[in-house]
Amino acid sequence: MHASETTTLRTALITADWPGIARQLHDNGYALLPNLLPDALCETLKQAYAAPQGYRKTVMMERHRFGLGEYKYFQYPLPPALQTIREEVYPHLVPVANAWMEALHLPDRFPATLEALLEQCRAHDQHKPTPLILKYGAGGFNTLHQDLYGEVYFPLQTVFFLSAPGPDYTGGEFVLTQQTPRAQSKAIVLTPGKGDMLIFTTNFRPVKGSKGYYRASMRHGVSEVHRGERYTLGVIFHDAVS
Ligand SMILES: O=C(O)CCC(=O)C(=O)O
Ligand SMILES: [Fe+2]
Repeated sequence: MHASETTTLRTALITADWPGIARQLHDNGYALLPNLLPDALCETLKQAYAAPQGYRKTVMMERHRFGLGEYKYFQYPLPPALQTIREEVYPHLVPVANAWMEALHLPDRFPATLEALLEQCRAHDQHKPTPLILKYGAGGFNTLHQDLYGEVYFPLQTVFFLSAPGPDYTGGEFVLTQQTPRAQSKAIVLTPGKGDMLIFTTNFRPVKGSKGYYRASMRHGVSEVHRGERYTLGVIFHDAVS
């Protein structure tokens, strides 16, 4: 990974429209930022998938009934681009996360820096890095889930799309479901482009009703890939017990 790619990425993250992103997150529970990863970085990350080093764990999804496909968790120290994403994105999401806790009358508040969040994770035996790269072929899919890895969890996470819908794969839409009390689930289906960053709700968010805010539970997954190969990079902020 070239230092210049990481610098380009850092600049893009610093200059992103964070007030606009916060508004999207409050309104919809997700925000899409087009064209954030340079093409060369997408290619480097995909090429590195086959490398034997750099990862702490490989998961074959069908073995756990998570879907069909596989993913690898990165090990510490993270590749510079991933460390940059975690450090630069997290502080902008803290005010949103804390406003959500307040709206729902929950006592949890999240610290201002990633390092402080990771310190809280370590105090709860969550030492393992959670950023991961996922690979799906034809027929691949990811069942609806929430990425909670221990007692400490941050309510927002990001995913970067490393493949181009159309040329690289068809199907494989990103699916978010929102379940509100006493109602069926609403599905949100997204087809981000290569290099796009999606920020979305990990577990629940406040939705305004007639009597104040109520808790909407959210899950995410991937619909079946019809053709080609689809890679994504998931950057979760809290660390894992295992
Ligand atoms: O492949 C995807 O789009 C979803 C990946 C995912 O579940 C995640 O990043 O947490
Ligand atoms: Fe996930």
